[in-house]
Amino acid sequence: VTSEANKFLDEYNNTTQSVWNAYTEAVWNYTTNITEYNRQQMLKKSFLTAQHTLYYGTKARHFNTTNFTSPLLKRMLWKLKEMERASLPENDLKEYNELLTNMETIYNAADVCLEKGPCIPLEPDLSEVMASSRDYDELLWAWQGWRDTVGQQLRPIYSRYVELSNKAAKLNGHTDTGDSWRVVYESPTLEKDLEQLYHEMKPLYLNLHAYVRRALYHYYGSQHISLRGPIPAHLLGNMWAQSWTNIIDLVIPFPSSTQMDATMAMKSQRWTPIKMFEEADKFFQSLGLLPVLPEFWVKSMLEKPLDGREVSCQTSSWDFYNGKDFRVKQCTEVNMEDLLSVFHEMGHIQYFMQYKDLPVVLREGANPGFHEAMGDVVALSVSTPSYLHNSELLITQIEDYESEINFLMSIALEKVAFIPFSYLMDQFRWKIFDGRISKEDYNQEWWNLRLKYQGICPPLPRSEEDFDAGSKFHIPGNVPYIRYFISSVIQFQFHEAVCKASGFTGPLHKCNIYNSQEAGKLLGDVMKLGFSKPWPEAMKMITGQYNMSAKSLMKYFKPLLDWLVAENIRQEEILGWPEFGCLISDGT
Ligand SMILES: CC(=O)N[C@@H](CC(=O)O)C(=O)NC[C@H](CC1(C(=O)N[C@@H](Cc2ccc(O)cc2)C(=O)O)CCCC1)C(=O)O
Ligand SMILES: [Zn+2]
Repeated sequence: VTSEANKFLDEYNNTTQSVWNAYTEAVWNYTTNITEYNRQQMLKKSFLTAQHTLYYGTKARHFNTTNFTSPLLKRMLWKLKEMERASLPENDLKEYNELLTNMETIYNAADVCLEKGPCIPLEPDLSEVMASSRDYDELLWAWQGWRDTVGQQLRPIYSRYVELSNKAAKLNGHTDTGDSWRVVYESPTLEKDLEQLYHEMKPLYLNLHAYVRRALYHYYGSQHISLRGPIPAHLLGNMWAQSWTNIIDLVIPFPSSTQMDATMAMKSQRWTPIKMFEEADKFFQSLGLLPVLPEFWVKSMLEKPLDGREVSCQTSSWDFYNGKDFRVKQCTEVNMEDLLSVFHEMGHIQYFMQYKDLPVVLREGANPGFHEAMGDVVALSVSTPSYLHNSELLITQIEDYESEINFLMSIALEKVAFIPFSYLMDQFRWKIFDGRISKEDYNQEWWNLRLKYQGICPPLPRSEEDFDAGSKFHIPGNVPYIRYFISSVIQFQFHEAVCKASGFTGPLHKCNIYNSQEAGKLLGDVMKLGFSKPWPEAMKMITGQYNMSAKSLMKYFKPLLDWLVAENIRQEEILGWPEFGCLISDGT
């Protein structure tokens, strides 16, 4: 029987490469040239792919793998049985695909119109306002405008999507969609483990939150911010308050010391998007990892096209499942934030290349968090003064205490601020899928979680006409998010491990693994495994332990936490937000 199973899997593997390649091409053609024709083509290919999945998934179910000897055989057949939307009856599947493309089209087409004048899109314009404006009311205009445009349109579609998504999950033997999203982590204690990790990191977040609140209080005044309350959601430099790096100028601990701003240097040295990707490619090669293949430079879309084509500027990396075609789609701007995204995407590309010779069913990360972490691990080295100095992006490399705290603050505004946001995104959706949140309460429950975990509040009254969660791509985009919370934790475990392997012995935040083949080998060997082993084994190969742990993250930020605790004691800060609402100035 196992020989029968092997034959079946070979047949599956060969047919799947061409079916998935055709489908991926169709999605690529649509997202890089949004036309009705391309949308129809994509929907057609999506339906054909689902039929292929249904055919082979159903056949896979006939195999009784209990007494199979090869764990890999059992694993591949188990994976095949996960048919997701393909299990839906034909008309439900067609409706489901229509809902998904409608939500994505609404999100990508949304813009906010000025009274007299142009309508401005999220990227790069509204994001730029949220990042650089220091005018309370201008920020409020952009924040409210985006939610009025996107959230309200998406709300009715989203509840229908939830119904069909849950129906598909149940047809695959899951209790609901959240259950099917969690099963890929193969861990019966996943939710408990994640809650434990969150609580280990909470003191760091509370101290950062209190310190940033004080800085914003000084700048925007006591009529807008209470020192015992949450922070208004539109003042953090980002449309979703998920990354606070853009308000570094308001919160920098030692303004007179070195401020890390490679953006200016990149612009003055005339960096281009291509140069940014070449830098990343060079870094991965310095680790003994693979260079991107020639097709990458020909077929990727590394800048927003100037030929008038409508494209989706949502950054993404693509595997075309033929072992040689891997692409990035990014409307790259020349700045430090996008340089880090470039490294993030090239981490996905490296993973695709490392496992390209595995059976297609195993061409995935050890878990989705691993796939998200690889690029960010390398980006932790890229952010260091030593790397930036070597790339001539940082002239003065002063190593005094104040510069060190400034540096750690800039990294914390990205990585620590992100922790509660990345944790709550799927807490919200798991509760919707399992019915703990009913569709009448979407917006109230969203803000309950935003208050509970992030300590932020809506600067305007919100109602159940709104669907503020829908203003974040991954919700209409049907992209699970707990992978990013997991990546936030494990990327520091990986960073500590590869730094040790590279022979570095100093403080973690000064480690730059550039040129270390030992570091590269640790990462490469795990990426080559793809999904062929349960992720704890991959974790052990890199870190020497099986479990996720926040210890490495807390060790990395220890000097900053010590400084923050002293500063917050000096200011007699209240940690947390006993008061629970924004000071909404229009007297409500
Ligand atoms: C075909 C396909 O879909 N492929 C997948 C990859 C795969 O699954 O193989 C893919 O390309 N997903 C796109 C997504 C893009 C980005 C993103 O969405 N990031 C999150 C969270 C975050 C925030 C800070 C950070 O430092 C890292 C992540 C956000 O911006 O909220 C935006 C720029 C960065 C990453 C990605 O690359 O993960
Ligand atoms: Zn990613």
